[in-house]
Amino acid sequence: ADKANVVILATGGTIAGAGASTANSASYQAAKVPVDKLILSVPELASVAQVRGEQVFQIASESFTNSHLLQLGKRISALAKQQDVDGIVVTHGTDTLEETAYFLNLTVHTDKPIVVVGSMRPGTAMSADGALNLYNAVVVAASPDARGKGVLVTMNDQIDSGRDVGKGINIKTNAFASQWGSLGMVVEGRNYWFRAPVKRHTMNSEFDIDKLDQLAPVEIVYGYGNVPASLYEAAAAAGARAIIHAGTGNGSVADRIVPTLQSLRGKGVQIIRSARVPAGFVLRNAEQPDDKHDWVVAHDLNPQKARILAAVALSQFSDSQNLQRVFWEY
Ligand SMILES: NC(=O)C[C@H](N)C(=O)O
Repeated sequence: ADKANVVILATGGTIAGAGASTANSASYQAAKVPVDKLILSVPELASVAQVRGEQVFQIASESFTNSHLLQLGKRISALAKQQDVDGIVVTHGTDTLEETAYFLNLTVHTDKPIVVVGSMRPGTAMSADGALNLYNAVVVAASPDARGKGVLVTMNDQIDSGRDVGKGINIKTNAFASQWGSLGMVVEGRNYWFRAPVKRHTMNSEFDIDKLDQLAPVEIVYGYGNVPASLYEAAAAAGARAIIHAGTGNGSVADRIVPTLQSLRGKGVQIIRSARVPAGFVLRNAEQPDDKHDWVVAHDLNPQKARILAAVALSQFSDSQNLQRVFWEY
């Protein structure tokens, strides 16, 4: 049978990084190796798919902005509409990979596999992880059985949902995990699936990258003992339409901060309670009377993913009821 056509969109990151010596696993420059060289460095890709590359950006992922998300999403959407494209791989830095993967999951209308992948070590290091991660990404992107599962991430032999996955540790190569479990594994060129996502994504999303030209300004304020109200006020003064409260515990809010958040809500700013705790989920009307305050809870989304959803949603509507609905549905 003919091989699947897979396009690799390169954006930079450590997977395109280079260090001074093979012993440099953690000190190196990200975003150095161009996509064609990246593809040539894994000759096994040619036996999996007909692969071609495009250099979209060459940046470390901590430097991603909303306009990078929009540009990348629109390019993926255009490619996904082409008859001669069966799957798309995005090479990406790992620092904000979970944000981009969730953004694409929310906004690109296709059932073709979109796989976002990175590495923890540069290709120049001993035991570099990028080559196998990229190989696995191409395997998944070329697979008909990966269709309709939303945006996927292939790190460390796992296949994770772009919605659920997060970077939980730096330095180590097992950096990515989903609190509800991986969807499957990819081993020696084969996928093994164990579960499927139940949240709305891609084909079933009400958000559409082709109609999205701007993301609403949404900022995050980190909760901690002694946090001052001025940080929330500064976010609002800078134009935030929503503030993600990265709260302690179950998204709790210090007594002295509550009046500030109430007053910001009165001025139209959406208040979204998420948690700085890496697992679990924030319950509505627990810790704070969200109904009374007209606040929203971020469900199980971490603060950075909550920012992505709010920024997409508030570009389309502005009421808190709809905002809370999408936090349950996506
Ligand atoms: N491992 C990595 O890719 C980290 C790098 N800072 C990046 O996100 O681009």
